[in-house]
Amino acid sequence: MKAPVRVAVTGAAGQIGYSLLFRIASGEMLGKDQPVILQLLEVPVEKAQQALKGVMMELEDCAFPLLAGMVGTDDPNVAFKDADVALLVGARPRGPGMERKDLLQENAKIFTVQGKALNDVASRDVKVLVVGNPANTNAYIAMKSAPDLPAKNFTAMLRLDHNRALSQLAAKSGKAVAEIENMVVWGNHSPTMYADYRFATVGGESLKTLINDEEWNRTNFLPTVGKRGAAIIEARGLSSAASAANAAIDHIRDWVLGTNGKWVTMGIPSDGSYGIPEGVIYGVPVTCENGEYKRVEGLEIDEFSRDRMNHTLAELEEERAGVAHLLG
Ligand SMILES: NC(=O)c1ccc[n+]([C@@H]2O[C@H](COP(=O)([O-])OP(=O)(O)OC[C@H]3O[C@@H](n4cnc5c(N)ncnc54)[C@H](O)[C@@H]3O)[C@@H](O)[C@H]2O)c1
Ligand SMILES: O=C(O)C[C@H](O)C(=O)O
Repeated sequence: MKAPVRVAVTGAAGQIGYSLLFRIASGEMLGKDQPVILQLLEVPVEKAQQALKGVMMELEDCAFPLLAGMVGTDDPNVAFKDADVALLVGARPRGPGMERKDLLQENAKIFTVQGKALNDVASRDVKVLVVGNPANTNAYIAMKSAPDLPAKNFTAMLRLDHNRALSQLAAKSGKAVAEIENMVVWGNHSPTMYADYRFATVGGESLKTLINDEEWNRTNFLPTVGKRGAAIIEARGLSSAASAANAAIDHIRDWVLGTNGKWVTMGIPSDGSYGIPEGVIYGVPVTCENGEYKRVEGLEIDEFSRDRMNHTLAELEEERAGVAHLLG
């Protein structure tokens, strides 16, 4: 039996939490042989704490063989204590007519507090995934608030965009999602993101050549993927939850267990490559092996792509400037 891994989840009584926790406890994130201890954080508000208790009762009632322990708390220092994985989900979601960056002033403070707590009490190897919006800038805030942890431990979720793009490409090309390799979503988790299938292949053949429809790329594919979150809010009256939880599981599973050479998209601190200033949390293609992600390097960036990549970067820089006062 392996030693249990400590997984902290914030916003554990929220919509995404409800889709996420049961799958983590059943082994879908870290493997069917990996026991987990769930360390669940909610706000210090009676209603939220009660709801969290209810979720924990349900987790108990599943009698998951891999669930080796559970803690429910309103204190980040308890939730993040020795955490090996931290899923920062807890934050306000947007409603109809809002952009994710409209949440920035309200949500940003959460990530200074939680970054500091991670810095103080989490495992030095903690793998942090920020889901709460605006995810890239919140991850940046958490990273900057945790100077004693390696910056590379902090990531933002672009995987939902990656998965959305894969499904759109599969439908357009008539190929299976599983056949599509080498797809990437560059930049910010916002409508400015740039879903790029110039390098994508199906059975070794170029997907771009197969689709051969640049008009569709620009007027249909890019806006559909970029505005999918808003389309879900419009349809459901609530922001995506099960697909977001699924993407979070994909992100951490791949980071921990590896991708076998397959590209996936992660928002990670830039190393300065691709013209992205160092430290900006930006979606890039990575492969994962032995618990580490590795940026796919040396991809050619054409003029259209450079334009799109600069556009999403400009938005990230604007968001970063908007929270500079929180970071001292
Ligand atoms: N990156 C992505 O792809 C992606 C996808 C979907 C949703 N999101 C974002 O995820 C976040 C959560 O969405 P949801 O639908 O679960 O929202 P929700 O309102 O259903 O749940 C959020 C929960 O977080 C809790 N919370 C708030 N502040 C907290 C704090 N400081 N510490 C701990 N818990 C806290 C709330 O009490 C609530 O229970 C939103 O910001 C949403 O926009 C991101
Ligand atoms: O769009 C939102 O506000 C929620 C989430 O970021 C999404 O992409 O579905």
